[in-house]
This record gives sequence, structure tokens and C-alpha cells, in this order.
Amino acid sequence: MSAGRHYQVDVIAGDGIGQEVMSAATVCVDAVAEACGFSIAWRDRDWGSDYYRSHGRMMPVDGLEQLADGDAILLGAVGAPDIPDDVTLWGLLIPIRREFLQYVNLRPVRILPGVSSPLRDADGLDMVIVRENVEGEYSEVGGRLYRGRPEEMAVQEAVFTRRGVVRIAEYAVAQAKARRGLLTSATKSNGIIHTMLFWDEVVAEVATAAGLEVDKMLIDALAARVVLKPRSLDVIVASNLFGDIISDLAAAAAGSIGVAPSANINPPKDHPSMFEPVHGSAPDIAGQGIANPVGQLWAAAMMLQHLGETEGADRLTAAFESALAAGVRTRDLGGQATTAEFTQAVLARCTDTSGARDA
Ligand SMILES: NC(=O)c1ccc[n+]([C@@H]2O[C@H](COP(=O)([O-])OP(=O)(O)OC[C@H]3O[C@@H](n4cnc5c(N)ncnc54)[C@H](O)[C@@H]3O)[C@@H](O)[C@H]2O)c1
Ligand SMILES: O=C(O)C[C@@H](O)C(=O)O
Ligand SMILES: [K+]
Ligand SMILES: [Mn+2]
Repeated sequence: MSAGRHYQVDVIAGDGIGQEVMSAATVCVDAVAEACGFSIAWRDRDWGSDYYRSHGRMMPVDGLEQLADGDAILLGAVGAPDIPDDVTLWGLLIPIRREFLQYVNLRPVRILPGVSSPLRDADGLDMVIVRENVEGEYSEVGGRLYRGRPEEMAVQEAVFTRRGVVRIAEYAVAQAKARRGLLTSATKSNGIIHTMLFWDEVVAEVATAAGLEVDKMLIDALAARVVLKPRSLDVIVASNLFGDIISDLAAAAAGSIGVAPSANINPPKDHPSMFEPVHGSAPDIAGQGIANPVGQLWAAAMMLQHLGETEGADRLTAAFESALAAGVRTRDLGGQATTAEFTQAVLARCTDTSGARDA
């Protein structure tokens, strides 16, 4: 194996169905890697809610340092019903996104072969959400006062910096130029008059400088547009919170939140990027072996793309698309396949160079 085609990837399967869909991804990536002539050393991290129950924290004190020299991070999901969601999120996922300046959260959405949309008219639905991933509404600025008393109060400040908005807008502009050239900016500057007006101004400046017109849209109306006219959307640039919400909506519009991938990217590649499905730990179906692994597989394909293994990424994508097209589907997509059965169908196609991939 030549040294240049060997990668070190940290695996944080995490909680709930994260544990069930992760093995689908690693086994299929290994098969693709072998076929394409590269290899991956997986560094398994037993971090997450079980780790929290025994250590009182979601990852080791030096967890971020341990990840720093890897080529990428593949994550499943974090979250457990018996631990507050802010503890699980801020104890693992958010520190990784911030420490490694993964300021882009890229979330492509399209209708995969063999998958049907709940929308009346979803033909041509093919968009990418560019979610700001390290600032905005997710902030540590604020506090609580007078707990349990009648005058109790809570304040939470949103933080938008010029540098932060410029870089996410530039990334979105580049995406739009490489696609259909349509950039929609999600806002709420009718109601949120400081941060969102600032967002509007900076996004417009960046787009204008790049010769692109921005389609600025209030997030409430944009949500309706995702449902009613999805093909009119190409690239959506959104703040941390709006991007989060519109991601699940768009994923559901494309058939299931179980298929949606996401890439937490540090564009300058100064630090590892992290790849994960959009969905969470899904406690309602965890342990049943029925989770859809496509979101995790697609995220793994985005990771291969990021590592420069384009052929591997294409091969993996073609494999899960072909399995879906052949009618192998998990329950969220109206099928009967278990996670393991679906994974087997993908794995068989990862190594097959003949007809099955076009089936
Ligand atoms: N990035 C992350 O790790 C992440 C993302 C979202 C939520 N969470 C956490 O996950 C926990 C559960 O959150 P939630 O219920 O709001 O969202 P969720 O995404 O876990 O589940 C929402 C719904 O979608 C279904 N679903 C999700 N993924 C699926 C898949 N692969 N196959 C089939 N069905 C799937 C679930 O069964 C559930 O009905 C919470 O603790 C939350 O904080 C973590
Ligand atoms: O809010 C978050 O970022 C966590 C999760 O919902 C996600 O979309 O990654
Ligand atoms: K996830
Ligand atoms: Mn989310």
C-alpha cells in the first residue's frame, strides 16, 4: 500500500442507532477502499453517553487533542433519553465542530433512486443546505437568574461575526456557481432586527462581489417553499439554527431523515473535518436493527470525496443507490429490510464492477 493512500479516521459511533449504522459505513468503505487501492485505519472511540455514565463526561479531557492528527472523523449520533440533550451535544459534537473550525455544515438533499417523496410534486428536488456551523444562535453567551423564583429569567445571545458570515457566504456562493447558480439566503430580518439584518447585508455584499444575485427569503416562507416548490431551490445558505431546522424538513421532503448526510467541514483543511448523518440517535427505534444506514453511508461517501478519493466516493454512492433502486429499503422508506440486510445489499455492490451497480 503506498503511503499516500492511507488514512487515519476517528470513528465515534456514539449513541442509539449511531451504533447500528456505523458498522454499515466502515464495512462498505473498507470494501470500496480495497477495490480502489487505498486503506483506512479506523481509530475507534467509545465516546458518548455510555462513556458519560461511567466517566461523567462525553469524551476524555484530551479528546480533542486525540482527534487532532487524524485525517477525518466519522460520527454516528449522540443523545440519550436519560441524559439532558444539551449535555450530550455540548459535551462532544459542538466542541468538535468549534475546536476544528468546521464552520461549514454541508447538507445535500435529493431524491434517491427508488425513494418516494411525501410531497405532491417533488420532481427535480435537488438542493444543498450550507449551514453556518460554529456561531449564530448556538452560543454560550447568556445566563439564568433567580431560578425558581417569580422573577426567574433566561437570556441567550446570538453571535454573528463579519468573518463568520463572510466565510459561510463565500462557501455558499462557490457551491451555487458550481451548481445551478441559485443562492437563497434564509433570514428572519423582519423580526430579528440586529443579527439578521447584519446577516442579510453581509451575504448580499459577498454575493454581489462574486457577481451573483441573492434570493433573500424569510425562513417561514422558505419552509413552505421547500414543500411546495422544491425544485426552485438550489443552494440555501442559513444560520446555525435555521440551517438545522430546514435540514430535517428538506430531508423529510426527499423521503426520510434517515438518508440525509452532513459534512462538518474545515475548508482550509487546517483541522480534520467530521462526517455524520443529519439524524440523531433515534431512541424510538434504537436496538431494533431497523435503522436506515443510508445517511451514514452517504456521509462516508462525502468523507471519501473530502479525502480526495473520488472514485471511492462514487463507487460507494452508486452502491447504495443501486440497492435502493433494486427495491431493498428499510422501514422508514416503506420497505421491510433490516439494517443488516440493506448493508449486505450495498456491500455486494461495493465490490461488483459489473451490471449490478446499474441495476
Ligand atoms: N448530530 C447528532 O448526533 C444529533 C442530531 C439530531 C439529534 N440528536 C440527538 O438525538 C436524540 C434524538 O433526537 P430526535 O428524536 O429529535 O431526532 P432523530 O433524528 O434521532 O429522530 C427523529 C425521527 O427520525 C427517525 N429516524 C432518524 N434517523 C433514522 C434512520 N437512520 N432510520 C430510520 N428512522 C430514523 C427516528 O426514529 C425518529 O422518529 C436527541 O438526544 C438529540 O439531541 C443528535
Ligand atoms: O443542533 C445540532 O446541531 C445537532 C443536530 O440536530 C444536528 O443537526 O447536527
Ligand atoms: K448525527
Ligand atoms: Mn439537526
